Amino acid sequence: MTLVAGIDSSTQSCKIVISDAATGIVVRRGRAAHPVGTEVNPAAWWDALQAAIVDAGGLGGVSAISVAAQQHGMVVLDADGNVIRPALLWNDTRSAAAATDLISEVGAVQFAQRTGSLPVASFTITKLRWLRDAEPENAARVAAVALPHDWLTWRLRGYGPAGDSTLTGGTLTGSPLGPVLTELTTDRSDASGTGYFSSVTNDYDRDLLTRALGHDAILPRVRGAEEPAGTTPGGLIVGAGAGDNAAAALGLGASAGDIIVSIGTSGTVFAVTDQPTTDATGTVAGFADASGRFLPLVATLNAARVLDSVSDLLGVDFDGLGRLALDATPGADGLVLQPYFEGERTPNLPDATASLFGMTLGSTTRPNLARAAIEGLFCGLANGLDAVLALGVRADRILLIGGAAQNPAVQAIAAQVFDVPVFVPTPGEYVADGAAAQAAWAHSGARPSWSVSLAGRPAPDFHPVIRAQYAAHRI
Ligand SMILES: Nc1ncnc2c1ncn2[C@@H]1O[C@H](COP(=O)(O)OP(=O)(O)O)[C@@H](O)[C@H]1O
Ligand SMILES: O=C(CO)[C@@H](O)[C@H](O)COP(=O)(O)O
Repeated sequence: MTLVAGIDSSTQSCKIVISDAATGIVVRRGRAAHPVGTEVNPAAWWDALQAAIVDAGGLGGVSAISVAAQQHGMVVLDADGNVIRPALLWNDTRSAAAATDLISEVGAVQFAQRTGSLPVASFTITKLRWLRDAEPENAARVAAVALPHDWLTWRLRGYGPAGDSTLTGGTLTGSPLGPVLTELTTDRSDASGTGYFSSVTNDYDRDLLTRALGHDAILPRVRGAEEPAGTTPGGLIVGAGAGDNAAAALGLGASAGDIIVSIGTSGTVFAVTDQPTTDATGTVAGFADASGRFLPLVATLNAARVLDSVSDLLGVDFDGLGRLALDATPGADGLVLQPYFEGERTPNLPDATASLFGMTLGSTTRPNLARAAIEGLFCGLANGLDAVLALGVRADRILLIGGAAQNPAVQAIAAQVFDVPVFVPTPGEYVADGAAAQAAWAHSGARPSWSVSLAGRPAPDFHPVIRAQYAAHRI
């Protein structure tokens, strides 16, 4: 049996699946936690990756590996391959003013035409502008800019700062290859989240990079979906890797009519399309997918962690939160949670805070609060779906994935908020599965066609009142 490994280096953790390349069936899996916070030293991702490999029982028998990861994170390297400062993650909003500055300098329509998207604080380009203005000494040292998956892929291939003995430590063998910055690689899907790449021309926009950072820098070479990035020093094929949402689409085998809704740290709604999209309002990002096509996507900052927060507040676990939510009726008696706990990305309100509306003596109950949390996070994503559909994308069904998707109340309420049939794939790590599919693709040269089974379909139960009352309180 040929085994391939897929990695999801996501916001909260690193997950690895080791799968049969012929069928995609997972034979071993592992995970390790990431530090909390929106600013993280990339070394912590490397350590978690090693720990996840150990947790999965090692890479014995594996022929190829590929890394998918959280998008947009700014990893800046000096000429010796050292990480200059901790990475700013996609959910760090300190570069919101830089986003506004860049858009006013370039023009919204021009920006969208050149890159497919309008940058918000999540995008790498805005973090580089923030670095130029807030930490000019650090900006001046930047020799290369990478994304989380680019940097991990480079490390897996044996590259890293001169003299770093952890390069190939733990589960990976071979000689360190040193700080060869020109060996950094990426793929279209992750490059398209930088804000200085066009998924239509498949080229970097160096004028935008230079405008943001203040000077040019080495950028990772863009590999095709099936193209290996190289090998580990021990000889494992390393796939191109991908942004996490594009990898999920690959793992699910998404096709026309499929809309993926993911409830992880981020909430995302996206589709795979044959044609690129351009949205000069900035709501829908015109990303690339991981198969040579396109990935129109809307992301929110407040998703599964809204449920973490509200279940802590109510003193219940996730099952308890779900039971409470299902005890309340759709619309939660008018209680509306606008869940902007961490600011918000869509709509672009980086400084917003969460608000509860419709509190009366009757509506302010534990069940209504539990339900309002779930309804609120889905209403933001339903607005996102409307924006995706307005670009001409078809929605035949929603595939609900991400850490919170296994919660029965989350599933049931999804079918009450979205007027599109909701399906829940069998519990799995679809981002890591997509990375494993990429590893299999790089290994054999043919895109694998692995089947994905569905665990359930909550009964269609659309309740327009939920979105109507959320819209009434929209700021
Ligand atoms: N049964 C559940 N109900 C609600 N939320 C859950 C449940 N299980 C896990 N989660 C939440 O899902 C999140 C992790 O999801 P995941 O997709 O792995 O996130 P990420 O990819 O951003 O690291 C955590 O915030 C966790 O608390
Ligand atoms: O910013 C985006 C997409 O544009 C996020 O989807 C990140 O890619 C993080 O994903 P999770 O770790 O929450 O799954």
